[in-house]
Amino acid sequence: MGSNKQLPTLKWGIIGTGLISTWFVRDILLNREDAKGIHEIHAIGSSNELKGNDFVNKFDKLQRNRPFIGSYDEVYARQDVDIIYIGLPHVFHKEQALKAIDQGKHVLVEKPATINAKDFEVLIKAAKSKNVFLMEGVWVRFKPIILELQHLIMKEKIIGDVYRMFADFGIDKKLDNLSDNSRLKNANLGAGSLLDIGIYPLTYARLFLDERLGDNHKKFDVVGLQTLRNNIDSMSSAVLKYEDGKQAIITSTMYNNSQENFVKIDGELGSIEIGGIGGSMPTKYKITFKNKESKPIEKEFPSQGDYGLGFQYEADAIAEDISQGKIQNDLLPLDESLLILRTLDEIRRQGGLIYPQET
Ligand SMILES: NC(=O)C1=CN([C@@H]2O[C@H](COP(=O)(O)OP(=O)(O)OC[C@H]3O[C@@H](n4cnc5c(N)ncnc54)[C@H](OP(=O)(O)O)[C@@H]3O)[C@@H](O)[C@H]2O)C=CC1
Ligand SMILES: O=C1OC[C@@H](O)[C@H](O)[C@H]1O
Repeated sequence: MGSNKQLPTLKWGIIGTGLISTWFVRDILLNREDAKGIHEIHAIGSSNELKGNDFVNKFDKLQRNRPFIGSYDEVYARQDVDIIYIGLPHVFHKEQALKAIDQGKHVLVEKPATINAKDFEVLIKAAKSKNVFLMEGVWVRFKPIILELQHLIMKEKIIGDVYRMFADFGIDKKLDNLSDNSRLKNANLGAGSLLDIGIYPLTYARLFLDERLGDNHKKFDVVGLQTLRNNIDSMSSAVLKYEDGKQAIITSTMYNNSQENFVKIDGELGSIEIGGIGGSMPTKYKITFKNKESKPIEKEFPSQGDYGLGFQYEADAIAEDISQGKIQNDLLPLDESLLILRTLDEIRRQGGLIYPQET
């Protein structure tokens, strides 16, 4: 760890050169006036050197700085890397995160942290024993729009007491056109809607119906249903009922895209709709009131282009945490990720989806 202009600096090693690593790296390399951390990419881990080179060539800054390109293991062993970003299919998260932790590296592992709660318990234990930072990359939890909505709902009570919400994430994945080796289709690679996209509606159900996190959470029951096709859940639906009676209906599908507004929260004074590019990318909200004399409130947050998609916010939060010696983040502590995974496990138990790695 170094420091520049008093901002904490993180030296990243990126594992995997697919879609998410590209989005993440693009955002953390943005030139930003509001940056709370400095992010340097020191190493790229790829199954293939050519892919590593192609990845580097996508980014002007990396073309200039030429990070190390090598195998995943070589990246974990590097002295010039503080933190590893794991952008691999879910089923590889546990093994690769363990290797990184074993080398004393901090780890940001993409969502879902692992395919089940039991595996994440192993990671938590390993990270604590090595005293390194560990977090699941649920970037939506760090976005300004979400933090603002939590404040409006929980602190300002803008729609009074909330009693229920709906959240959907659907993407038309065109399953029939995908190769059998696609991580979105192959159960051996952890395919299925619930773990890939259903995790976001569940996250919204946690963010907007309960102020507490992790082990302190408000208790809830969950009822889940899954439609299984070729050993993966092409659709999943669940209802959460919190002990105070609040309900969340959460759905995911690989057959069609969600409506533009994919979250609706109902309270005693009105409703909030959240929309945007997709279930993981909220960019706007509209608040309407039962009292027709109160004008609706609408707000749109800038996104894409110079603003990026928003991965920089989670990366900055981690830079601040690590500079303060923390090994987990306050907005997404390890026990909250574990709670999410336990809930996903329970929906899968009821829905009947078991991954090959679990048999
Ligand atoms: N936060 C978010 O918004 C998003 C998160 N994700 C998460 O990120 C993870 C990766 O997803 P995504 O980037 O879409 O996946 P991709 O298939 O686009 O990329 C995954 C990368 O993992 C490496 N890899 C290693 N072994 C395999 C294998 N057997 N099959 C496929 N890839 C392999 C490859 O990199 P290489 O060959 O260079 O080693 C590959 O490019 C998932 O866990 C997903 O849930 C995904 C999209 C959005
Ligand atoms: O997290 C995600 O969000 C966007 C989706 O396209 C992707 O499949 C998923 O992993």
